[in-house]
Amino acid sequence: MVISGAMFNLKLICQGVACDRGGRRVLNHVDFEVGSSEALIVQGPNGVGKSSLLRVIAGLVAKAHGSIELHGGVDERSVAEQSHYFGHLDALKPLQSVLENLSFWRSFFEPAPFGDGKERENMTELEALETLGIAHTASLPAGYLSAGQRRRLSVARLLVVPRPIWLLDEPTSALDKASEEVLLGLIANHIHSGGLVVAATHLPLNLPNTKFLNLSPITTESEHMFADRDLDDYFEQGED
Ligand SMILES: Nc1ncnc2c1ncn2[C@@H]1O[C@H](COP(=O)(O)OP(=O)(O)OP(=O)(O)O)[C@@H](O)[C@H]1O
Repeated sequence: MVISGAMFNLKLICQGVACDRGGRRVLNHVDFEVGSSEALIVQGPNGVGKSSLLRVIAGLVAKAHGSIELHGGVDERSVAEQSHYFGHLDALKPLQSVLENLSFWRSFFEPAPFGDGKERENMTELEALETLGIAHTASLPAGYLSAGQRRRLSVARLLVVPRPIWLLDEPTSALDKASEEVLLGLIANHIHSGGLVVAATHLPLNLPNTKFLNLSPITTESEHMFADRDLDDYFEQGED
């Protein structure tokens, strides 16, 4: 494991990133830098590509152009392997208990260092459930949870395995006011303890050390379409 970079600080650098979805260019020329103890808030109208950008960083969608690098991280691991991705879907097995779901994710994710040489303590499954106020659901099948409780269980995944980069897609959706406050507190703690956050949101998030990336719709036809693809290609491609 090689930890590189001056001062052991992390810096996530995106340069000239483009992304195509369903045969159409949805992101072009995206540049940003965000470092340890900072949050980048990605904003823009519906369909502008906020989720796509997070999915590209998380390694779930291929980029068409550009580079995404983490300076100061673990060279042998991809950015995705040093990130937690918190998307729209909850990725829970409905027949397994809440505790079993969380234990699975804890064993599945490998922890990643924060680039400052300090060990991070992870919470136990029960501590994480208590923090999110759903410890009483521990033995219930995850399929019995309400939408907000499922969301809280997804947040618990971020707490049981320390990883420096949190990629958050509309993190407060489906949460009530109290849970939203808890989540914002957890995100703020993550930032204060040297973590790095990239969050896509339509709502103002009261977080420390934020900077903003405003995405604009791609308007010209030449940038929108790549190659001479037609609808048959689109449907054959069977994108995720
Ligand atoms: N799997 C997919 N296949 C084809 N096109 C897709 C796919 N996923 C997203 N798109 C398209 O990519 C564009 C960007 O979508 P994306 O979800 O990234 O936008 P967004 O800014 O997050 O939107 P919102 O604010 O509504 O969540 C949209 O035009 C969408 O239709």
